[in-house]
Amino acid sequence: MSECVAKRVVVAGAVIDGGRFLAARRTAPPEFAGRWELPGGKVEPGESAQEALVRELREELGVEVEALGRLPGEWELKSDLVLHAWWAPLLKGEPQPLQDHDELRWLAPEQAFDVDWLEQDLPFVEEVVRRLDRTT
Ligand SMILES: Nc1nc2c([nH]c(=O)n2[C@H]2C[C@H](O)[C@@H](COP(=O)(O)OP(=O)(O)OP(=O)(O)O)O2)c(=O)[nH]1
Repeated sequence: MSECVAKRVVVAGAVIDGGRFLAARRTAPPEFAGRWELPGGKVEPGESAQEALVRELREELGVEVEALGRLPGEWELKSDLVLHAWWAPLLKGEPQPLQDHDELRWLAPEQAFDVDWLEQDLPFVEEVVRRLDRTT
């Protein structure tokens, strides 16, 4: 009999401002430190994905975003964790690396692959570039 385990969602945000999107360099865990990601974190029990993303980006970057829509696809991180990503226009604030990151970078579409992304983020980054290319 196969076991059915509920997966916990990690929600990551493509923070968008002025035709660019934000990349964040992780400080932990050791296997991810120094690699770049779309910032975010785990959805807590009782929280929607949108609420979790808004909370995580407020805590980690000190900004307000709108979680506008999910990007297609999902990536299984471990047996019990799955990565989703959202299109998240910046509403207020200038992102600061307050928690979990030591560097942030705004990337124009043509700079999107200048940083060393976690592999699992690449399909989402490609989708973000496609969307920015269509709108700029
Ligand atoms: N935030 C984020 N996490 C990612 C991405 N890609 C990826 O593999 N991960 C992994 C790293 C972590 O194992 C997990 C997210 O954990 P996290 O440490 O950011 O979550 P959190 O802020 O809620 O932390 P905690 O409750 O465990 O302290 O997902 C991504 O693009 N963004």
